[in-house]
Amino acid sequence: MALETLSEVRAHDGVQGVYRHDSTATKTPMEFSVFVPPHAAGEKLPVVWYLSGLTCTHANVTEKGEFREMCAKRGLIFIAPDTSPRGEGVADDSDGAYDFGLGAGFYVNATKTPFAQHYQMRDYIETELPHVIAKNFPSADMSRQSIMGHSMGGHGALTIGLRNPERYRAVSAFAPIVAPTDVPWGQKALSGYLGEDQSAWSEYDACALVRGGARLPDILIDQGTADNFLAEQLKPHLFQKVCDDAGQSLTLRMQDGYDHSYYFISSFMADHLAWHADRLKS
Ligand SMILES: N[C@@H](CCC(=O)N[C@@H](CS)C(=O)NCC(=O)O)C(=O)O
Repeated sequence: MALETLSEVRAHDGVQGVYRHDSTATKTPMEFSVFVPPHAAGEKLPVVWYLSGLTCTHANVTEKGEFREMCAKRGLIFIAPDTSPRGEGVADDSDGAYDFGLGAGFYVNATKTPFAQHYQMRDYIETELPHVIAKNFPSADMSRQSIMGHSMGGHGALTIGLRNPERYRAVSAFAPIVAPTDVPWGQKALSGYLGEDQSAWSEYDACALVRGGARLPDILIDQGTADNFLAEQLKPHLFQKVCDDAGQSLTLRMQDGYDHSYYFISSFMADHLAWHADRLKS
């Protein structure tokens, strides 16, 4: 589980790094980025996980997410993993489409051949990478974690958070997929990775998890009204209805005129990080 440092640069008086390791979950090399803000020697800092969307690597949010100023101000470590296994021998969408296979792991443990061999992103994010962080970043306080994500990564943050409410003190999302069972992106991914039996899908569906009794103290979602994917793929009103029916606290903010891009994410990133920081205080 040795960690290779690909780059480390100074930013906002902290260190923005990119690292690679051989993953036992995905059986591939995996890259991720970590921002460690300035801190006193020996100080322990809370950890915010950011899960990215379709087509992304760690690099999209690292370069365009505008998270470092607030992380430095509030003392947050920010971790951005990749969205799928990669490399020779890793199965991809048969047509090379962007919404399945490489760059589109959907944070599930695939059970279908040939994807099951490497697409074990749930285990990677939930179990393996937290151990890698704990071992290699001595300032990380793994008793104070939170999780956020965008689009497919919003789906990842919501489902991982709902399945592990004791681990993550805050869960938020930008333009998340909330009902993968009911939208084309989700149907393609879940049938491709898990098979047609929809009973296997519900642990990867935020609406189904809340309907099934999973709860978090509260959830924050921002969604742009000019997002091209809003009507067909995202449908946050479905999650609002499920949360209302279940008594799950949800703050869903429709942001006028914002699209699906990192211009939208970066506009509300500081807000989300402040909301997380309030919940990560020791
Ligand atoms: N326009 C994209 C659709 C996928 C997309 O919008 N991906 C979002 C996440 S769901 C993203 O963050 N893309 C990378 C970026 O904007 O840097 C494509 O066709 O490749």
